[in-house]
Amino acid sequence: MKDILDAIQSPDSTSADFAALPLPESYRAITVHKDETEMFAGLETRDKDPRKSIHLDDVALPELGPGEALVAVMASSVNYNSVWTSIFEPLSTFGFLERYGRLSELTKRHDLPYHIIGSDLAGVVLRTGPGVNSWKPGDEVVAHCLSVELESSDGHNDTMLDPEQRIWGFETNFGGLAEIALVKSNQLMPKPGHLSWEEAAAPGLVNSTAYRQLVSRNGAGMKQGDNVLIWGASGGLGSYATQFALAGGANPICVVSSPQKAEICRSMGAEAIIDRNAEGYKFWKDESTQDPKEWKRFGKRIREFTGGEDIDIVFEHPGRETFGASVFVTRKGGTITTCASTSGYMHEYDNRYLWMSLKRIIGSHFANYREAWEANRLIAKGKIHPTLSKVYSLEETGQAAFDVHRNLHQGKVGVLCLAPEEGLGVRDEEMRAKHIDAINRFRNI
Ligand SMILES: C/C=C/C(=O)SCCNC(=O)CCNC(=O)[C@H](O)C(C)(C)COP(=O)(O)OP(=O)(O)OC[C@H]1O[C@@H](n2cnc3c(N)ncnc32)[C@H](O)[C@@H]1OP(=O)(O)O
Ligand SMILES: NC(=O)C1=CN([C@@H]2O[C@H](COP(=O)(O)OP(=O)(O)OC[C@H]3O[C@@H](n4cnc5c(N)ncnc54)[C@H](OP(=O)(O)O)[C@@H]3O)[C@@H](O)[C@H]2O)C=CC1
Repeated sequence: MKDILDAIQSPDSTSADFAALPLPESYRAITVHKDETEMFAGLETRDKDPRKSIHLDDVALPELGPGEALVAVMASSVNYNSVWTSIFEPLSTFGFLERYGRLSELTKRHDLPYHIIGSDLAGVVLRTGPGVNSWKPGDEVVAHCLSVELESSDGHNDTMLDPEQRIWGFETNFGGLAEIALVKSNQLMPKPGHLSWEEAAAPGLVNSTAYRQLVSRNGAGMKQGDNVLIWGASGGLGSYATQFALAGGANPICVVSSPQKAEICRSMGAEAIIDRNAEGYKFWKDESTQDPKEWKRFGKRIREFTGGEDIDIVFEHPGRETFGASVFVTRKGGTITTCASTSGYMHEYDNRYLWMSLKRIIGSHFANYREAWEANRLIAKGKIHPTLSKVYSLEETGQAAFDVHRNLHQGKVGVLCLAPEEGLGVRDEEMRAKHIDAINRFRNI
């Protein structure tokens, strides 16, 4: 591994040098174990501790197949899907690996007693499999997390609709929280040159998801002037949704849970900010009864910010806790777009407000190939910036996932894999200098 790192850090290394490097038989990777999926049985979700289920193991290097690439991972990031994996909710991800393993001789590799997790990476291509022409050893890349087989016409217009659509590092093995990762080569995209490894690894999953959910015509198709209600506006998804709203001329109404998070949103340029904690919204009277008076109080607060207008688009992901309020505060003809249910997936809302006011609910999930590429392009052009707050070592990944599970973090949490320290990998200092304040906005808060 040392030779690989030396080659990455030497400005003189050529593609031929990388191609000639011997690959190790094993590497260090963050895993969960199949024989531990019941370890949290009987505990409340909140009490399931990723630090107990997440391991750092030596694992065997997988065989490289056609259309694939092995990438030396310099940095990765923690996504909430790794939290779900580590607490084995809503189900164990080993079921996904077993199902994928049944697909073909080649996919059998994924069905292992350990799951190497992680759905983001920034690093350097080490090897490409047969049929890969666009990428070569030595290329500096990031990877998006859409894995598709593309054998069915169902996915040919929109790759997210492929019946064999999977999230790499969640529904496949050999993910990015590791020293080496296995990806399909069409997951690869150029690493933005003005960012360090850990900064480049931060946006991928959440930026692409927010792009489809909010901007793309497959999602809400946001336009200039739209009032966009953004839950968790300084979190992983929300910190990108807020940037998209501001960059696209919309009017974000940011919901957060502390003055510190409100300040982050303000520093991004948002003006309408609701601290849900300080204002004490209680959308549920008890476990099974919502309180429409609280929906109304919330809606009135939004109207104070908008001069009486209601919401064009709700950017939803908290789910059960907020969904009733989200449907209520949406304007006639408006859109609720949802990609998750962090607080519970059995939603309840008053359907009269949906049908009588001709509102729409749109389900959205990650992003298709093109959307992921466009989202990365916006990062590379300095239109949207990483929201990296804290960076952990690979050994500390359990703690990083714990922070995200307990909502102790801001924006995105990074993980150094092969990179020995932060700040390496920047190739375009001039562009970096132009955007340095925005790049550092979330750091160390
Ligand atoms: C990018 C980052 C993203 C995120 O972070 S997202 C957040 C994390 N992700 C999650 O929390 C999602 C985790 N996944 C799941 O919970 C499950 O993955 C799903 C609920 C999405 C799906 O459940 P499943 O059991 O895997 O699949 P089924 O489609 O329900 O299949 C079960 C059986 O039901 C049959 N079936 C499906 N649709 C129909 C239908 N319309 N009519 C009749 N049967 C149907 C199937 O065929 C199959 O059957 P047979 O078991 O015999 O093979
Ligand atoms: N389908 C897809 O493609 C994707 C789905 N996801 C899913 O989306 C969800 C959020 O992911 P991500 O943004 O990365 O996570 P983060 O934890 O980084 O951010 C979520 C934010 O939501 C807010 N929040 C959490 N719980 C509640 C609640 N009960 N009510 C109101 N607000 C709440 C918090 O902000 P605050 O406390 O400041 O209000 C929190 O910071 C996860 O469930 C994840 O699995 C993520 C990416 C892609």
